[in-house]
Amino acid sequence: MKTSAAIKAERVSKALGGLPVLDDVSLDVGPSEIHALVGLNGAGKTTLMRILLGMLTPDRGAAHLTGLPVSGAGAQVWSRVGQMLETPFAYPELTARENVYCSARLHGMDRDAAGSAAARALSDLGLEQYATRRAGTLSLGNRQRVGLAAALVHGPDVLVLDEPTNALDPRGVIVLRRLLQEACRDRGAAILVSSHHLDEVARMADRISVLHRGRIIGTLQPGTVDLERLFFDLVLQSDMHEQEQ
Ligand SMILES: Nc1ncnc2c1ncn2[C@@H]1O[C@H](COP(=O)(O)OP(=O)(O)OP(=O)(O)O)[C@@H](O)[C@H]1O
Repeated sequence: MKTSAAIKAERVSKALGGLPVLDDVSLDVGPSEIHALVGLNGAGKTTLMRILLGMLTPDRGAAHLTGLPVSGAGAQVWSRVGQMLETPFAYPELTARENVYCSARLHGMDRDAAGSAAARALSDLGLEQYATRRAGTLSLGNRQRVGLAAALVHGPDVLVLDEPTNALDPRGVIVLRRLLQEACRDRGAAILVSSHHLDEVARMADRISVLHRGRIIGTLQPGTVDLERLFFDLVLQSDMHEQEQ
C-alpha cells in the first residue's frame, strides 16, 4: 500500500539477541523535512534506521520509503535513497573519488553523469585535495566526508543518515547542514538524521523525536531554549513511569 510520507516506520518492533530493542515505534518524514532522531547510546536509533533501509526485518510492523514498502523495494526506490550508517561507505583500497563514483554508479547513474556528480560531491564536501588518496589512509573525519559524498552524490530525495556529524570538524558540520538544507529546498528531500548533539540538530531539524529504550517517548521543538534539560526531563519521566509499572 502506498503512503504519503517519504520515510515511514509503522509500529515497528524488533528484538536482537533475545532482547527487545524497538517497541512499537512509529515515525515519519515528509518531503522537504529534516526529522532528527535523538537518544542515548543503545536507544535503538541505528536499529530503526537499518530497518528503514531494509537491512533488518522487523518482527512486527512495517517500513516504507518513497511511499512503498521497503520489503521488496526495487532499483526505482533505491536509486532515490541516500544513506550513511555508522560505518561510512568506503572501500579502503579505492580512492575517495573511486568510492564516490562507485556509489553514483550503484545508484543507477551512467558513466559520464557519475563522473561529474562525483567531482561535484567531492568539491561540496571539501575533499578535492584527497580525491586520489585511498580511503583507508584518510582521517576518520575525511572518511566520514567520503561517506557523505557517497550518500549525496546521486541527488537522492530520501536520506537516512546515522550520526553523520560525529567525526566532522565544525566547518564540516556547517557544510553538511547547508547541503541537507539545500536538498530539502531544491529537490524536496525527506531526511532522517540521528545525533547525540541536541544543539546541532536544533539548528538543522524541523522536528525532533526522542527514542529511549526502544520507544519514542516524545518530541522536542527545535527552537526551544534549553533543549538538553527538556530531553533529560523526558528520559527521566519515562524511566520513572517504567519503574512504577
Ligand atoms: N546484532 C545485535 N545483536 C544483539 N544486540 C544488538 C545487535 N545490534 C544492536 N543490538 C543492541 O540493540 C540496542 C540498540 O542498539 P543501536 O545500535 O540501535 O542503538 P543506538 O541508539 O544507535 O546507539 P548509539 O547511540 O550508541 O549508536 C543496544 O542495546 C545494542 O546492544
